[in-house]
Amino acid sequence: MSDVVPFGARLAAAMDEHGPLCVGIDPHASLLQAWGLRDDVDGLREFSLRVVDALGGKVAAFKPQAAFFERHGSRGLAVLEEVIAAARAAGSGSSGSTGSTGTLTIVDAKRGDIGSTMGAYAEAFLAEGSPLAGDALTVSPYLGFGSLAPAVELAAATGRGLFVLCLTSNKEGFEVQHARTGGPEGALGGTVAALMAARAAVLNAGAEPMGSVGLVVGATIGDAVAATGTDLVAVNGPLLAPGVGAQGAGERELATTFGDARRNVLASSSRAVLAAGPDPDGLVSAARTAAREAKTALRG
Ligand SMILES: O=c1ccn([C@@H]2O[C@H](COP(=O)(O)O)[C@@H](O)[C@H]2O)c(=O)[nH]1
Repeated sequence: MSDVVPFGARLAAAMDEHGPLCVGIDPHASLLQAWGLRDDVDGLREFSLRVVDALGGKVAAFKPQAAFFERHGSRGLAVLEEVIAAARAAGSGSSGSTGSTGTLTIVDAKRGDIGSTMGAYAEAFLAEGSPLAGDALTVSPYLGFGSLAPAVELAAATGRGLFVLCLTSNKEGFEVQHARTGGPEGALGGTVAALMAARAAVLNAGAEPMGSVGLVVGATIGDAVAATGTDLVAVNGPLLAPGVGAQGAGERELATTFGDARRNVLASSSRAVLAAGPDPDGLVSAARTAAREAKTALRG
């Protein structure tokens, strides 16, 4: 697939065009209710497609949260497939393709398992032609970074991307992510987060404008990058930064958390943008404000 434009390059172009903001599609029951919809599959579909209709072609990426689709069973998963297809077709898009056009989709499913099972997850979320395959997938490296190999290989082959959990936005993450490693790096005293970043850096080495193996680094984590000795600049890949809006992070946190890696950061906000719906103009206005603030903080 030599004509495939890698995810990292497509995301960099989308961030330059629309600003470094990803809008999360998290159809919480409370949001469905606030939008006057029922908490069922029809409400889920209506909600999610309205978000794509309103914001497709206007933001750098969508991040549908798989859990909110899975909670509606197999029909909910069918809606997730529909949302991914709608995003691919939405707006004019700037991002070239794997064949994909429209607005980039990061499927937030946080998959991770032993390698043989990881291969099946990779087929589901990263294979060309799979209805659940967006442009990128969030993955968990906590069965060992090497267990992600099937996903790393298939993502590279299909021009898709990965976001590996590194320093998550929740306060409980530190007990794992700040811990010292037990392998050879442990002898050097490295933290788990720093090791995950170093592994991603190897995979992204030499890529321009950036590689396709990104990290999840929450915008809420304060000084954790320095505290864990995590080298985000060396990663040379996209940094997905959830925590903006509902979890309390804003311009100040975005500006101070990522140091010299700021330019590779894709800020992510779900509830704070979605709460401005169902009026499409409200959604557009909220997303534009969030994108402007993210751009000022990260690129100003
Ligand atoms: O470290 C992480 C990783 C993922 N998330 C996900 O992002 C959104 C955040 O939603 P908000 O409404 O903007 O708080 C959600 O889907 C999380 O599962 C995260 O928050 N932190």
